[in-house]
Amino acid sequence: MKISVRTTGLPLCRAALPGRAVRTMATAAVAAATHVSSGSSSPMSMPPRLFNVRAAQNARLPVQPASPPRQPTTTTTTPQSQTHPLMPPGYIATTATLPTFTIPSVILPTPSHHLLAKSIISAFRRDGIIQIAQSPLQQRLCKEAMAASKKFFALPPEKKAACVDERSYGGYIASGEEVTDGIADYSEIFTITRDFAKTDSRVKAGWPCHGPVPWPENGGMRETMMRYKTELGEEGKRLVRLVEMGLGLEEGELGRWIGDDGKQGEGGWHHARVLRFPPRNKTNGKGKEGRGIGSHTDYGLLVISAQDEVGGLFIRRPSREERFANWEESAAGLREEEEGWVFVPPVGGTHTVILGDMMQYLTRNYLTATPHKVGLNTRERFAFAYFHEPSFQAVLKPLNGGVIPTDLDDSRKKDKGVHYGTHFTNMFIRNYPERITTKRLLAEGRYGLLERPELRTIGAVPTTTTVEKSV
Ligand SMILES: O=C(O)CCC(=O)C(=O)O
Ligand SMILES: [Fe+2]
Repeated sequence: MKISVRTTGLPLCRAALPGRAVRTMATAAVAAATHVSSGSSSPMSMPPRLFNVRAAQNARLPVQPASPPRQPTTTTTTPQSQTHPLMPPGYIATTATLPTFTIPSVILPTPSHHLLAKSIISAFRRDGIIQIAQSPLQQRLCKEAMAASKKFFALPPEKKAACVDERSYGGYIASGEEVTDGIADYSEIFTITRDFAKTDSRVKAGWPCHGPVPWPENGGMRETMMRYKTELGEEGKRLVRLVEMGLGLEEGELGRWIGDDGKQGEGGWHHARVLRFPPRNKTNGKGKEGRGIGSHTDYGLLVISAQDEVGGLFIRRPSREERFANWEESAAGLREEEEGWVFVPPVGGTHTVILGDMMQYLTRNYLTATPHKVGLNTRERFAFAYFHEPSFQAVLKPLNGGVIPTDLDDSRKKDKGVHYGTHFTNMFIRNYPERITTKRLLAEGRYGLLERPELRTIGAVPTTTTVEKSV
């Protein structure tokens, strides 16, 4: 195993990631979601109001357990540099120079893998982002996904607009449709959610966000995207295991919230999205000119991303002074216009990985969700983001042990946990207030189903009664 430090890279997919995070307006703090009885028109069939206080604001390298890995040695930002040739015009930021980790294909409890795991945790705590080498397989899948993405976005608007589902948030999001902190983002997106057939009992029962991905007809987009997404799912599992090791936790302590151990449920609510950003000044005329995606955090555990060679991603490093908790109060728009942003230049042959809200919650702020935003550049830009998430049904509780901070005021006992499915639903309602999926969800009073025990138990399925009620 090697931990290499690379500053140049192959001219391939570069990474940047989406995750949409927290975009705007009307919803709600998960914590505020209360009780619901049967899921129809109870008071809880609507999401709680969001007071957006902060608004304005396989050809891997072989595992070699015997040889100790080198610690990454680089500094990660170059504060003297205020610009980078690929930084979108009009932004002031330092530039990240990230070490590149090589992730072994199998994670073993060896000293060298422990050392790697600890180095990764240190890098997350220092930089909020890590860069990992793509395996040759991943390079190929990434290239194919980027090509499929370009082909899709080149379709006539009406063909893209037809890729919408009323139950899931999968499919097409037109430029200007996504809203972060009340302002339209100009990214054009195709979201690949979990893909449930209309006949699935969860879809028939009206479970929020459960439905098919409305793929475009023909063209092979589905197969190409699913190959890449599946491979990133494997990378996500390895990273989860390394995070467990780096935090000093037992195997499965973090992974059990995902439910992909074969014992519980069908795995995490992993999803992905491909994004196209128009060149600046060629936006669709809505909202604030020149905005790519506003400042936000993503929702789950890890986000693995690839970006093309254009450049546009900025992140903020972890900071005690900037503590936020997106699942309680919106972090959308956080420090959007302030100093302290770090430009993440594209590096060919790599993915980047940032952390999401649930990783922060589970680790009691030992690791924090990484605020990020995207600026529009002089050329159009393409990116791909894969979100490695807890189970939709997980009611998460902070982890104990290892390096997780102990809770001095004992508030842990009072912490009722965070239901990931509610957090996800809130975020999508907030980001897509006008989407048919949001309108139907609210109009049909299905938000309240999120309180039902079967939606809060990993692996549970609808009862006959709920299916009959909702069909
Ligand atoms: O385009 C990128 O690099 C990041 C996109 C992003 O943050 C998101 O989709 O949530
Ligand atoms: Fe994001």
